Amino acid sequence: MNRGPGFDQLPGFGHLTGRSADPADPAESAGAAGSGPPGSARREVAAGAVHLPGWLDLAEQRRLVTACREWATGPVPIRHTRLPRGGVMSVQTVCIGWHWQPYRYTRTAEDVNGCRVAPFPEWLARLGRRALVEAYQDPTAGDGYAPDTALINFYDGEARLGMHQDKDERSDAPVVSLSLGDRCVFRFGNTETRTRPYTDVELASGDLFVFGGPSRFAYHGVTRVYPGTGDPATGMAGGRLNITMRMTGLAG
Ligand SMILES: O=C(O)CCC(=O)C(=O)O
Ligand SMILES: [Fe+2]
Repeated sequence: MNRGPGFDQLPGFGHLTGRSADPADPAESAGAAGSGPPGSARREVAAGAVHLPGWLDLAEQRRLVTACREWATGPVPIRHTRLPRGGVMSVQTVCIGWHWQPYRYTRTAEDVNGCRVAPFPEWLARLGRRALVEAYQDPTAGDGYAPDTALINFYDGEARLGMHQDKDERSDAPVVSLSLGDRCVFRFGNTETRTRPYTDVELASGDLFVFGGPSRFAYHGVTRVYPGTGDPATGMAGGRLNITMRMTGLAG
C-alpha cells in the first residue's frame, strides 16, 4: 500500500539514544528558549518569515522526538503520502488534529486506515503561541493563535519536499515550524512563483521558523538533508523531523 514503515523501523530513528525522555510536554520545560547557540541570531528572512536558530533546548527536543515517535505509530501510522496523479512523496508524514491529504483536511485518514487522527494537544498549542511571541518579538503575537493541526514529516537522507504553498487552511494565521535531527536546506521563496527570488536557509535541530503575514502563502520546500548531522542526544540517531503547526480555520 506504499505505506512507509513506522519510525520504529526507520534506521536511526528506531531507538532513543541514552536514557528515555520524560512524557512529552515541551511547553512545561523549565529551559530558557530563544537564546540559541553562541553566534546564532534571529533573522527575518522575508516580511513575516522569521528564523530563530537553536530555539528549543535539548530537553524540549527530546520530548518532541518522543511525542513524534508516538504519533508515528498511530492511530493513523506515518506513511508516504500518495499524490492524486499517482506519485508518492519521499517524505513520510503523520498528522495530528486534522489529517491532511492532497489537498484537504479531514478528521479521519481515509487514504491510510480510516481512523481518526490523534488529538492536537494543548501543550503543543502553548508552544506555538510562545513561538509567535518570540519570533515576532511581540508579547501579543500569540493571542488568539489556536493551532489545531500539525503535520509531522520524517526525512531520510534522500527525502526532499518540492516547492509548494501551505494553502489548504482557511485561515491566514502563521505556520510554526520546528526542526529536529539532521540539518537541511529549507528554501523559502515568494508568494507568486515556485522559482526565484528565494532564500536558502539551513535549518538545524531545535530551530524555529515562523511564516505569517505577507509570507504566509510563500512557496517553500526542502532541497536537501545532510545525513549524520544531528546530535544523537536528541533521541534521533538519524534523519530529520519537522513539525508544522497550523490553524485550519475548519470547524467540526
Ligand atoms: O520540513 C520542512 O521544513 C517543511 C515542511 C513543510 O513545508 C510542510 O510540511 O508543508
Ligand atoms: Fe509547507
